[in-house]
Amino acid sequence: MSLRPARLAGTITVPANKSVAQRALIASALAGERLADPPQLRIENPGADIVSTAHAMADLGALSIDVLTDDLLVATCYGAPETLGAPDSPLVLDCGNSGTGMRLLMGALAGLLADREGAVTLTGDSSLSSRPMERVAAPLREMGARIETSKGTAPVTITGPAPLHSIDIELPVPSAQVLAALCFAALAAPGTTRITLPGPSRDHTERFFAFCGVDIRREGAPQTRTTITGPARLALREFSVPGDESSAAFWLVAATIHPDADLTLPSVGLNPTRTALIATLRHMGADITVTPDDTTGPEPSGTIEVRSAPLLSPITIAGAETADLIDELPILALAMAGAGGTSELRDAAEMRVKESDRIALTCAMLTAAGIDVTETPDGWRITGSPRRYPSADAPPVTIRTDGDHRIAMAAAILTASQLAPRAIIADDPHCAAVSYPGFAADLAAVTERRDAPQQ
Ligand SMILES: O=C(O)C1=C[C@@H](OP(=O)(O)O)[C@@H](O)[C@H](O)C1
Ligand SMILES: C=C(OP(=O)(O)O)C(=O)O
Repeated sequence: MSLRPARLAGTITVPANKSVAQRALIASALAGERLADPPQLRIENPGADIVSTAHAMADLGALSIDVLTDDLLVATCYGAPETLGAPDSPLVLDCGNSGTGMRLLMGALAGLLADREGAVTLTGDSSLSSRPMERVAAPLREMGARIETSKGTAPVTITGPAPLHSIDIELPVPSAQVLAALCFAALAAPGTTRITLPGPSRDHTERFFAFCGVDIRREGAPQTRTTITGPARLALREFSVPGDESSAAFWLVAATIHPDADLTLPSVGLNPTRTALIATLRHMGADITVTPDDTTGPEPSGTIEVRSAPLLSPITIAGAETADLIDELPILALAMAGAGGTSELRDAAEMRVKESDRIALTCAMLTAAGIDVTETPDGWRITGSPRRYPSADAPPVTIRTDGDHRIAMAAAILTASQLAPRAIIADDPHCAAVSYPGFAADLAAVTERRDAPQQ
């Protein structure tokens, strides 16, 4: 395969939405005890984070994994068993690399251990073990939970019994993960819990809980308030998990900046709290068409078509916009680099506490490619150019990913899009599997060789 294809064309089915799939898997523990008629959850193209969370839920005893292949995960959801470890010998669940898995499980376990004796410890890989967990633990403690972190990070232990009560809380960070954790806990907290966020965040929790019959509402914008009344039980229902908007993002940017591209992405999630990248790219001049599907589940989906856009305008992303684009910012940096003029990202310091310091690594990647970028404490400034390099004159350079899937995929797209005069090689391309196991195969499949010079 050419790393620098002359054309990108074809159809790509992106992996399952990992926010939605992990919420549904974790909900399997909260649907009541040992369900008589257990529902099945079917997840097509599960990434490694989804699989980690499925294994954690199986180890908890809440579900069985009936099918697990590269293309399909089928789980039967039974509800959590009565016994969940013991205070002197906690059950240990490994969340792998998944921040969503660990944080949402903290809330779900606080709910499960509200009225039972037991203890569960959540662990993760080295990246996850360096990420902040007090942002979830502290508000859960305010609800009555007994949670210990290790100096603010994993391992995290939740101990019961610790009865919960409803709260009215304003969170300092617009985090959908913290919001979701508190919503899971609120199911076990009698009364009305109100959670106010300083800005927008993805609303998968509200959609999924409402789909499962829970009284939950979100109001306001850009500051949002979610209200949920407990005690409540999730009535699990079968539904199809759409493709992940953040995985589709790589192809949206790739086709937009590549000089000759035409890609079709069927069954991608179109949740309005996740489509900011489409709006942003269109604002820059991208050629994107969206055709919605007929859907009945909690999440809308549709087919996205995207073609090359010869001239892109620069853009500034700041304030509340950063939360709507939080996982897409490393790949959006490439669109900024391909636009004629200076683009800016501000107010995105949150990127520094993801799987890696994504501000530092994105800037290092662009610098290695010869792109004019300045790192700032909460973002970057990029002076882009519409120039493309169909052949690579400069020698390839390897960049650091720190095991971050989104940096590894951005590096491959940076090379494939002809944005730089050299190939940029991720030091660990396989970490893409965290969210997108088939990424390299999909890139190969849409690559047309023609007479493209090989690199
Ligand atoms: O709720 C979710 O599923 C997620 C929320 C975001 O994290 P924060 O809530 O920490 O911003 C996002 O970065 C993550 O990939 C998934
Ligand atoms: C930040 C991410 O995921 P998580 O927080 O679930 O590890 C991501 O997928 O970009």
